[in-house]
Amino acid sequence: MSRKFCVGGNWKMNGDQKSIAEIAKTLSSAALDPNTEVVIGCPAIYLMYARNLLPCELGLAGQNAYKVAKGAFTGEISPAMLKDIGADWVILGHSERRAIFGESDALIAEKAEHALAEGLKVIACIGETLEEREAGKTNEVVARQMCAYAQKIKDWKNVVVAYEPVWAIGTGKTATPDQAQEVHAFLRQWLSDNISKEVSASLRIQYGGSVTAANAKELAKKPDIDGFLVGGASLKPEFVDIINARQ
Ligand SMILES: O=C[C@H](O)COP(=O)(O)O
Repeated sequence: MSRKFCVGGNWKMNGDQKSIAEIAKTLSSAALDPNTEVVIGCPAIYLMYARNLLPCELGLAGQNAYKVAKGAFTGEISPAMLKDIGADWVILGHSERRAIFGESDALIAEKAEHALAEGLKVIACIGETLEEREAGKTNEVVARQMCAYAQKIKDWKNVVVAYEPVWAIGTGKTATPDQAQEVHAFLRQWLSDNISKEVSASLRIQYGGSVTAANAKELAKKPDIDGFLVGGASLKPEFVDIINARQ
């Protein structure tokens, strides 16, 4: 089954009106591979501004959303609010949310369940720390994280999984294409064993962690790498080359 390449740009807590307008101009004037789906993860406060400037064929993602539609949750935003202002995706379970904000596997899975029920598409992040990798626990950790999602997600058609080894995020230490492929292949097998062969064949698995224009093409050649979740380089013009990595 062919899976459409999907590249997310996660701006994290970066950008202002001026720089967002510049990025939007770059993306609007570039020839982007029509066979690649592109999603921009923008800080919540700039989502509507970015939506008005970005090419309409690009998806727009919140970088987090809470597990209920509304209520007394100061500082939070809901999937319904994201949809209301024109976002169609949300990134959940990013390692920064897990490590800095203490989000558990269970909370992240509840968020994913609610976001999907509200009609958002979800980039569901997973990944091991350096300590876990060095202890030989990579497969165990990503399986545990997938298991938590699987307890709440019953329909995977609006889900993309982003495998992001924490040790590769923002460090310049990309996983080698073989290292990434090994985990992606493990995840594909895990999906086949624990969800279904259909989901295993159709679910897109992105790689994230120091992806740049220089390494994207080699990573994109791997059979189980279906796109990228890009942090730092998504703020730069080289993001266009990453989007076009399969060309
Ligand atoms: O969500 C994106 C990842 O955290 C990767 O970030 P990075 O490309 O800056 O390493």
